[in-house]
Amino acid sequence: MKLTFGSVEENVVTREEFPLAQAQEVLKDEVIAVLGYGVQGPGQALNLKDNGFNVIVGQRKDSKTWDKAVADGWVPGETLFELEEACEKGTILQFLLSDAGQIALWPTVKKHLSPGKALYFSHGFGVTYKEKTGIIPPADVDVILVAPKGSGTSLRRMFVEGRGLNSSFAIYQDATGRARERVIALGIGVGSGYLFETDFYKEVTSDLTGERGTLMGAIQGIFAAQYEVLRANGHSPSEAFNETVEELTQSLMPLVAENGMDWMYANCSTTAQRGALDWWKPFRDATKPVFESLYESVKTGQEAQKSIDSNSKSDYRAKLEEELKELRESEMWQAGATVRQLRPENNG
Ligand SMILES: NC(=O)C1=CN([C@@H]2O[C@H](COP(=O)(O)OP(=O)(O)OC[C@H]3O[C@@H](n4cnc5c(N)ncnc54)[C@H](O)[C@@H]3O)[C@@H](O)[C@H]2O)C=CC1
Ligand SMILES: CC(=O)[C@](C)(O)C(=O)O
Ligand SMILES: [Mg+2]
Ligand SMILES: [Mg+2]
Repeated sequence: MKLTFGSVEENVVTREEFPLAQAQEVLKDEVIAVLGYGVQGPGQALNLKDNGFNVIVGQRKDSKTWDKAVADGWVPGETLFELEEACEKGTILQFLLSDAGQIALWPTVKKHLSPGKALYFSHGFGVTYKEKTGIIPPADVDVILVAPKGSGTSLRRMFVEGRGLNSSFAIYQDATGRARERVIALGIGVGSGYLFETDFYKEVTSDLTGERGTLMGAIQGIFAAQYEVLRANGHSPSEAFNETVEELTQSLMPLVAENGMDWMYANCSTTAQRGALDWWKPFRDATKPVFESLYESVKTGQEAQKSIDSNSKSDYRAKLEEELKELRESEMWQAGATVRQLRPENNG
């Protein structure tokens, strides 16, 4: 259906318009092979299975994630296979390796993309940056995308709670004339709430910007800046952490999520409102040039290149873990660990 966002009309598919029974009907003859069992793999595969679809998992044997798949109930030789075997068996190949990992597996996937199969992504990365990835799908398969707008962990949690996480969907190539019904059925199947239509390029450029920006990179940056200023002015770690992170995540962001920023403001003191209304624009103006250079770096493919280069190294996981450890061990997040212990659910 058409929904108006601000003053712009967009195409959104709802579970009411396209119920699960219809999705099951559309995909009744398909074998959905979920390739990769990292973060999105488990969420999507388990939701599909619980929604009654015919789904198998492909994963490297002798890996921790193979063991995780077994622990999650996938049965080797029945519903869990080596990657190549899953590629062969699947009629829909859900390419859920890491974006860099997809480059290495592409020749194998391509080999098994016989006419009429569908190649499914959860990110526009591989085909948008095809000069870098070499992922150029054959012309006689459907190429589709469902990108849940959140972690695979949330996708699964929200499904189990009977909710649903919103996803973007897109069609890059419709070879069979069935790409649209296939992609929507899959979107419903993996546990999406609403499905927002986009294209591969828009999905990848907005997603790379968002995660580097306000969703992850910018938010950590702005937390760190404020925390450092408070500490430099003699505030204790707990005071600095509470005024930077804890109050935001525990009290104020839930209000923003519920009813918007103005409503959160309206539920704070008029003192806070006065100051926050004055200060949001200087913060916007100070950070906008950074967002502009970020978007430029995404648009030129620099961000994609960096991520391919670093995540293709054999020790990329250990390197990432090392940097995450640095974050975890920073005073701000150490203070956070102590503050979190004080929450009723964590303190015995
Ligand atoms: N993590 C998330 O929640 C989200 C991920 N996505 C997209 O979904 C896709 C999958 O992402 P994640 O689940 O984060 O992936 P991930 O980084 O967790 O990796 C998934 C799997 O790829 C396997 N793998 C990596 N390199 C490999 C190689 N060279 N050969 C064989 N297997 C290899 C790993 O063993 C792992 O099981 C990506 O396109 C990502 O951008 C989209 C939305 C959110
Ligand atoms: C969770 C999500 O949608 C991200 C942040 O874009 C990602 O994990 O790539
Ligand atoms: Mg995303
Ligand atoms: Mg992303």
